[in-house]
Amino acid sequence: MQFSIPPTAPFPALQARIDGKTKPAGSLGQLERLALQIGQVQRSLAPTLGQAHLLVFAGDHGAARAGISAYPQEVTWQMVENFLAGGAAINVFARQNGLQLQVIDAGVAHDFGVRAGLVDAKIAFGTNNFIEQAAMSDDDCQAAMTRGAAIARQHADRGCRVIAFGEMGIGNTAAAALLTHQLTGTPLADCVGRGTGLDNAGLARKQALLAQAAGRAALAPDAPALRVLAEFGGFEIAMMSGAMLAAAERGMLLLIDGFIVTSALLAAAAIAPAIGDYCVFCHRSAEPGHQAQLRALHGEPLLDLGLRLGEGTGAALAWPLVRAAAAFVNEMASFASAGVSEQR
Ligand SMILES: O=C(O)c1ccc[n+]([C@@H]2O[C@H](COP(=O)([O-])O)[C@@H](O)[C@H]2O)c1
Ligand SMILES: Cc1cc2nc[nH]c2cc1C
Repeated sequence: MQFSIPPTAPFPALQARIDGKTKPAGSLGQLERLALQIGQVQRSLAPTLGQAHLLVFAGDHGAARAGISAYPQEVTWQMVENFLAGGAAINVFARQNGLQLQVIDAGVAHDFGVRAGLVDAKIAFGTNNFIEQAAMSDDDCQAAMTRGAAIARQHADRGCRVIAFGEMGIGNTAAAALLTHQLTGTPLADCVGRGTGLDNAGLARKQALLAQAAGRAALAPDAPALRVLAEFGGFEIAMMSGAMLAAAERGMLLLIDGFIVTSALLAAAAIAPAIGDYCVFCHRSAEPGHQAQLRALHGEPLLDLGLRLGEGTGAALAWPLVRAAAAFVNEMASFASAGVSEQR
């Protein structure tokens, strides 16, 4: 799969515009870096964000049946129903902050039938158990990525400039841990966490099972991203990777949520390293492996609220900050226009 994603170019004119606003130089801190990034992505001195779309990709994991989560697998489809009914945290935050929500069945182990508000992109009814065999075939992985790319391109064609990524899938912190271990070289133990809330015994069991999965797959350190995704990924993760690559290729800004979304980004970054230039790291997840991911991607999260929910909640909560960054560039007076004296 080929994606053309150039690194964003330096933009001294925009930096000058930011520096010319009526504030001590650098005093808007991380918002200034974000404003510059948005302008670089859009190659514009006056960036416009418009309506952001939040895509929540859902999928099931065969390994969930081996006891790697505090919750049973059926919570995945039950939460998808909750999304469709408007009652989940992400529905609340998306409504509150004006993001348009789309739920995508990438591979939930449940037959939803034809449903208003649910995109049927199902590759299969959940993945294989990666403790025993590859989670999916390379063909299915490719199909998931291709479908994700098509979804992102559809949004670009309709004028969307910002895509936020969210996910739902019981067991997917285990998949994300294996992806992070393989794609960053971080020791597996530092990538595995409690997910939805395992106790100490549950965490020890998850560690042991994931060590078994990593040993079974025995991937070379430089294994291609598609192979890594096929071994350990979920359909929702592979679909996000494809969507991210296509979104960046089309010059969109990508709002990155927590641990699982960032694992999809790691795979995307292995394919097209410049994708990081297009990404806003919305929050620091409480899942410990997120630290290794952020280090590998040089991500500087906007929020640090101890969230570990997923669904895109961190992205939805950070969206007003992203809008604020673009707004100050467009709306703040400059020293010259306001007649305010500049630094001595
Ligand atoms: O986004 C995160 O950082 C995050 C951290 C921990 C858990 N989650 C959510 O919890 C689910 C996965 O947890 P688990 O324990 O079933 O692997 C999945 O639906 C994720 O959306 C999400
Ligand atoms: C209830 C519940 C909601 C979620 N949302 C994302 N992951 C989740 C996991 C559980 C268990």
